[in-house]
Amino acid sequence: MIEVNGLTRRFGRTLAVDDLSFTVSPGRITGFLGPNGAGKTTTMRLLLGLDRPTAGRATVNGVPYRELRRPLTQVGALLDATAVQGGRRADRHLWWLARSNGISRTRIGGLLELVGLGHVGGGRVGGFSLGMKQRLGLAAALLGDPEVLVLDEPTNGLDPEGIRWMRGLLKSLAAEGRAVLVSSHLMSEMAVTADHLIVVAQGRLRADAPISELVRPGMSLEDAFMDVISRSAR
Ligand SMILES: Nc1ncnc2c1ncn2[C@@H]1O[C@H](COP(=O)(O)OP(=O)(O)OP(=O)(O)O)[C@@H](O)[C@H]1O
Repeated sequence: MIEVNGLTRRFGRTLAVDDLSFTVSPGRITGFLGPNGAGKTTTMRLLLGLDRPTAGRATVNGVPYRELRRPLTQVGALLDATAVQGGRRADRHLWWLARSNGISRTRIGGLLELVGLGHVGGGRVGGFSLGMKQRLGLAAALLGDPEVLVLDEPTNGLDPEGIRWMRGLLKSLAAEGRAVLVSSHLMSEMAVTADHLIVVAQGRLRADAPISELVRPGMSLEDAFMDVISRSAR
């Protein structure tokens, strides 16, 4: 479970995350939505100990990320799929990650198959498309078999078949009891993927509700999103 309490991050005059509180529960996909610059990536970075909050706190299974023992076995993250050394082979990338985190390397082959990269595991990442890098990033996130997943725009660069595949995989990971937090700008995709939605704008929480509550009959998620955002701008 992820718990965010009064989380705040200021960059100079910009309040990127403003007193944000929410919970990401196990067994469901929580969509993290907001316009450009709303503070989604900053929130995820704070959650993953990649940045320090100005105030407040974020925990994974009750513990701040930086204090987790063997963090990759508790939370898997995909923030920037392109941040992999291009000269490295995909399988070696996972091998290195496993080794440096004390994780068994026996899962690597199966994970490459799971994300559809079984046939190119020995290929250099520099030659991969963005969609292939996203798939590799997901394999890396799953390496430690974590209970919590934090994924920033994981469908970015995937083709329609890939987006559908990702949806199925995230659903099965949530059905196994994992807490899945996933940001996206693709409203139609979120509408069929997420169980619960957290909407932020200008760093502040604007909605935190099951998707069935936010999207009323006859309405699209895009309509509901625009409604929440325009109400919060008033
Ligand atoms: N390192 C930084 N230094 C200064 N300002 C920053 C930094 N990181 C983020 N910001 C600012 O914080 C705000 C929130 O940015 P963030 O990237 O978290 O938004 P986002 O919701 O992920 O946006 P997008 O949907 O466009 O990816 C923006 O105004 C951004 O310019």
